[in-house]
Amino acid sequence: MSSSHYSLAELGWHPVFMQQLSLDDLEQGRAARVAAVHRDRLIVLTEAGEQALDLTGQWLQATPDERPTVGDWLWLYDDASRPMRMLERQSLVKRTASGSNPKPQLIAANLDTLFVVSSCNADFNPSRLERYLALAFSAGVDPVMVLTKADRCDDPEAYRQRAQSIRTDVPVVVLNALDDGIREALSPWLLAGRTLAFVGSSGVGKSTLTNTLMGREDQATRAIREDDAKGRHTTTSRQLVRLPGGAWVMDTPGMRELRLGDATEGVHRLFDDLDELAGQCRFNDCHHQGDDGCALEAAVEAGELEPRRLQSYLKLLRETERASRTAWQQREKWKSFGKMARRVQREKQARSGRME
Ligand SMILES: Nc1nc2c(ncn2[C@@H]2O[C@H](COP(=O)(O)OP(=O)(O)OP(=O)(O)O)[C@@H](O)[C@H]2O)c(=O)[nH]1
Ligand SMILES: [Zn+2]
Repeated sequence: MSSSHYSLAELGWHPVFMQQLSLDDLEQGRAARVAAVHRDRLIVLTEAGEQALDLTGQWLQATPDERPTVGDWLWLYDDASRPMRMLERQSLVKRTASGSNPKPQLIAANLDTLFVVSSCNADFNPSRLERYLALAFSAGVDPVMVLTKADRCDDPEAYRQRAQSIRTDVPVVVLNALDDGIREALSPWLLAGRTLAFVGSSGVGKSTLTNTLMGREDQATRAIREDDAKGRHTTTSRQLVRLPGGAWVMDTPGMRELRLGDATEGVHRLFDDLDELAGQCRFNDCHHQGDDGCALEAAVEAGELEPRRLQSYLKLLRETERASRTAWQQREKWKSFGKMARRVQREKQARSGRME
């Protein structure tokens, strides 16, 4: 266990969390931030240092959404018999249920920045960037677009402009992930206590960015990932990594495999201009595909709307709506599974009670 001590501000505490606490809470407890989750055991960071906590009682019965995940803030009472509380999250990245797996997976809570990473080469794809931006919006995290491999590209500026045209209010940073200069380029989002994560396709440079910010060699991450694959006990540093300047990088395993999921809200926010325009279509139930009086298609005709954006909007909406239907069905399935599990537990307890 590390012996480092950090103040609450250094751990990423936001004053807004105070609003969830009473005077009584403040006098009788203290804050702890979840740095790692291993099944029913949490590793938390407090002002007094690192500590392990076992989840018991109500926490074992909680739905996946209510269970603490990396980045969560807990309130621990001095009276150990008083159950801890989880403070309401400012943001939450989760992987939605898929296929036969009814269990949504929480990836990270209370992130300040999601770096959406692509590179100035064949990986660059505006629709893929849009997908990640929608995901960030629906998770409640501010996105920043990072385009790597500028050093291998003839015209990085052209890539910057294409990325910026997706959303003018989301910052775009073009860089060489191997260059120490990225600390300066990303400094607005690396302030002490800020929490961030990198998402993007395989090979775009997410590990390289973390390594350069950490000032370490590529080799180190490779070793860590081999350990993870074998399911060995992981330490705090693997899930919540502190950068030399004091920002925290979330590197939870699921972060690399994020899918759009039921981010319908995020898609609407990303395409708010198209939503507004759709309000001017002649028919309320316009499909924007050859319908009479479609305002979106008229805008494309008039050269005011990029056809690619309209296609992406319609595609992402179809995708998220399908996912949110599935997520709803999975939630129902999970709820009835939870009921069954609780009944089995009660029966078990009753039986062991009789045996005593
Ligand atoms: N020249 C150059 N090479 C880069 C840059 N960013 C990443 N690379 C190289 O691209 C390769 C892939 O980078 P990674 O950092 O492993 O990519 P990743 O996104 O972590 O990939 P996954 O772990 O598969 O998700 C490595 O060989 C890096 O050295 C860059 O900006 N410039
Ligand atoms: Zn229309």
